Amino acid sequence: MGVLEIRDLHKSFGGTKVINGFSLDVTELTLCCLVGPNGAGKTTTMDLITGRQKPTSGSIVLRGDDITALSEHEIAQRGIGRKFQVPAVFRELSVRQNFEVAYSREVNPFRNMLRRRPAGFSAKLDEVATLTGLKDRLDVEAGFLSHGETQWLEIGMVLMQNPAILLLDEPVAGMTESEIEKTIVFLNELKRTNTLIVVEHDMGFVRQIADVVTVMHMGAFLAQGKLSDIENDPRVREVYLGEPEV
Ligand SMILES: Nc1ncnc2c1ncn2[C@@H]1O[C@H](COP(=O)(O)OP(=O)(O)OP(=O)(O)O)[C@@H](O)[C@H]1O
Repeated sequence: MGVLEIRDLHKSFGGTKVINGFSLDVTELTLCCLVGPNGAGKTTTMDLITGRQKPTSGSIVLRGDDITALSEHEIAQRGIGRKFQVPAVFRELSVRQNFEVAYSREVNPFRNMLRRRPAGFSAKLDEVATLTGLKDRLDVEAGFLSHGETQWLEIGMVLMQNPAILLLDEPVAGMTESEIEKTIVFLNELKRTNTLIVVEHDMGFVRQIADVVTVMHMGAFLAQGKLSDIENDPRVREVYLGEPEV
């Protein structure tokens, strides 16, 4: 079943066309890696899906509902969760409190702490803390976490909101080798119960997580398939790897 349908998306900044008729279908419980050379339009596409930017034309449909005209906030409420490259956790709160803030969607974390814990919180906390490998770190202040743990916390905070689809921008940027290894295991576990779009440059990482790879070039769809097919596609090699011959 299709979770997200992007149809003929266009976006111009001033007179410059950045997204040029891009379409994409994302199927339930798949992890789709969005790749392409620098400036291909990957980040702008993520911005359009989340409502951070508005398309010049085209449509974005989430589980049958057209969300193109909704605000960023409304789109988040409909279930599109995004984790940016730069972590945005509350450093002075514990890991548990960060999860709690995300679960209740209370924007003021201190007001949130005065409230009673909402029903279902404990079960969700247990599920997400286990998945992100942070179960033993729940009482640690987020400011004391390693870079990798901070990234996992932020992904976990998005998961606390039960997103219909989770968007990740370069999730392993700046991570150590062992943190990358853990993230690969975690994402492979996560995609059993979640639908994800991951923007990523590192093909070694893409190889170990992707069900399907979508290649963008100059703001348009270029190719889609398994990484092994994509790597051998001469059009992809030419634009992405700079070498038309295999
Ligand atoms: N706000 C903006 N105003 C003008 N041009 C922009 C704006 N945002 C992005 N662009 C341009 O749009 C093009 C696509 O940028 P985008 O960041 O989406 O590409 P990308 O595929 O994510 O690239 P990278 O892999 O380098 O992050 C680039 O040429 C960029 O300079």
